[in-house]
Amino acid sequence: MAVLGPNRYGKAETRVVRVTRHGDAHRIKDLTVSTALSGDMAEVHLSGDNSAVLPTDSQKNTVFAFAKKHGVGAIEDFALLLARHFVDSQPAIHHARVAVEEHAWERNGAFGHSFVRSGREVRTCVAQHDGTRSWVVSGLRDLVVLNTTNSEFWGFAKDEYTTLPETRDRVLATAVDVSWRHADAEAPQDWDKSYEKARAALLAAFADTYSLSLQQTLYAMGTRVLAECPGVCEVRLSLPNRHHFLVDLAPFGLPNDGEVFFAADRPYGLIEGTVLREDAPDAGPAWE
Ligand SMILES: O=c1[nH]c(=O)c2[nH]c(=O)[nH]c2[nH]1
Repeated sequence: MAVLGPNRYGKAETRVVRVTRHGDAHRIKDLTVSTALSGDMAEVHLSGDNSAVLPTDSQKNTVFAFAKKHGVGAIEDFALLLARHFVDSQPAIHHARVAVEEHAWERNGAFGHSFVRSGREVRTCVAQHDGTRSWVVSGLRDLVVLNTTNSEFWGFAKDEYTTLPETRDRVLATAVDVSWRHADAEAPQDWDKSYEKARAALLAAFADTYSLSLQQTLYAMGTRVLAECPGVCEVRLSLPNRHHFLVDLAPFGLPNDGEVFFAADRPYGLIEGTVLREDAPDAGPAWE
């Protein structure tokens, strides 16, 4: 006998660009929005009765309509608005998960209407609502950082397959992928300010930690976010070790005193970890 297990459905990766026109000074918000709804969905799976199913096409349309009607401020506010709307307006929907990614643009010169896609990281959030409670996880990915010194890696375990030389000075580089959980997602808050604080904390910790391993740097980064952002209770980091290997220039009669590196793209070490407050409230579905 088979039974239906957990399920959800929605529209993935709706690309929406919202232009706000204040005279000649325009603003743009460029988002990728993914919705996932769950609730009384047994019948559609078991008998094909679609009466409880709000089409994914309607979900996509709602994203566009809400961008027009409500504008787009902080992505967390937009995601919460959508999540609450789906649960509050559809009797069969008991849980909504809305994930938003924000692609940054900067002004192109002094023109109010011209923009250049920024090299900045992608800002992310996932908001969830179940009719009573809400959960918000914010984050970013592809924040690429590099230290040219103050990084060592030695004293590691060795076996018959270990060839890695110990180093007292190396390049440390990574593309930060991080999410942080807000302890209280119900209270209205300045998500933009909290984002900038968390980002600044991550960058500061990466720069000023004298690193004996990327693991140690990861912990320092997570700890710094908790110290700087009182509303954040848990930080999850995924840090690819973007290895920079010193090139042997001896065959060409050239010294290489930490000046020329081969930036390898794969394979790469992947260091992942969570840093959380001792008294962090239960995460519920926040990470799902
Ligand atoms: O910071 C590091 N952590 C590791 O676990 C590791 N492993 C490795 O080969 N190089 C590194 N560097």
